[in-house]
Amino acid sequence: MMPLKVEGLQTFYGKSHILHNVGLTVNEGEIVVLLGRNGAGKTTTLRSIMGLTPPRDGHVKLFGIDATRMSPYQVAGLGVGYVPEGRKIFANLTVEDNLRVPVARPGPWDTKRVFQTFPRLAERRDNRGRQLSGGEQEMLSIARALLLNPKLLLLDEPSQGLAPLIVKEVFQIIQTMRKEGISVLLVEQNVRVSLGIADRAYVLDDGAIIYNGSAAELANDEERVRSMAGASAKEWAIGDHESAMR
Ligand SMILES: Nc1ncnc2c1ncn2[C@@H]1O[C@H](COP(=O)(O)OP(=O)(O)OP(=O)(O)O)[C@@H](O)[C@H]1O
Repeated sequence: MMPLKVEGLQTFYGKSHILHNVGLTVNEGEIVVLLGRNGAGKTTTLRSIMGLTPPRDGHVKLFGIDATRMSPYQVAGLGVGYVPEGRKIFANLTVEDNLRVPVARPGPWDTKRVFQTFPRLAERRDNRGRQLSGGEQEMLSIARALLLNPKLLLLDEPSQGLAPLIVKEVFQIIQTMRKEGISVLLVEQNVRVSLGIADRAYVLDDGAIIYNGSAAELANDEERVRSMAGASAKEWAIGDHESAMR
């Protein structure tokens, strides 16, 4: 069953029409990256899928089930993990207590496994959220989503504000998750690194999909990436972190 199929999304914030006929799919075992400059509508797409900002029109199908009108809680219950932008961990709770928050679903991911996968978090289990580095916060946010034992994971800009070496570490974890059969929809502005791990890519511009194809093809077409990024090509951080991935 296809983890995610989105068709004809029209999403609004009040009167502002943000998403225009957005469609995308994630097949089983795939990492799909959704690229686009600031304000293109990437976060809104994830929010529409999660039921946080339901679309006015269009359909969201998760594992063959129509989830368009489901609440975020129901969507999570279908096996969809969501790691929001800015991580949203609890600053005053310890690492261990942050990991007590989710409704755990049965599966291979439990606290023990999480601490094995993220040894930094194990070392800092008694530290409060606000005492963690950006990278540790991102790992905590991913760890929390993994405790749900998701079959599909939506990640919103996991590399944001992280040093290149930490980005590398986080992206390696994403690749490990894929090997375990978790499908991933990854929102990123870090073009080079995300295309390096993705199977397929979509590019959003002004709320509409302007590229849909192979990630490798896009990675080899820097001119195309620049033309889609327009004047803000710098925001796409082409070449950034390249050395980190070697
Ligand atoms: N709560 C809101 N109310 C009104 N407009 C909003 C709201 N949230 C976002 N927007 C607008 O919707 C558009 C898309 O925003 P969105 O956050 O989805 O973009 P994005 O591609 O994720 O960008 P970024 O990389 O900056 O997070 C932007 O023009 C933004 O200003």
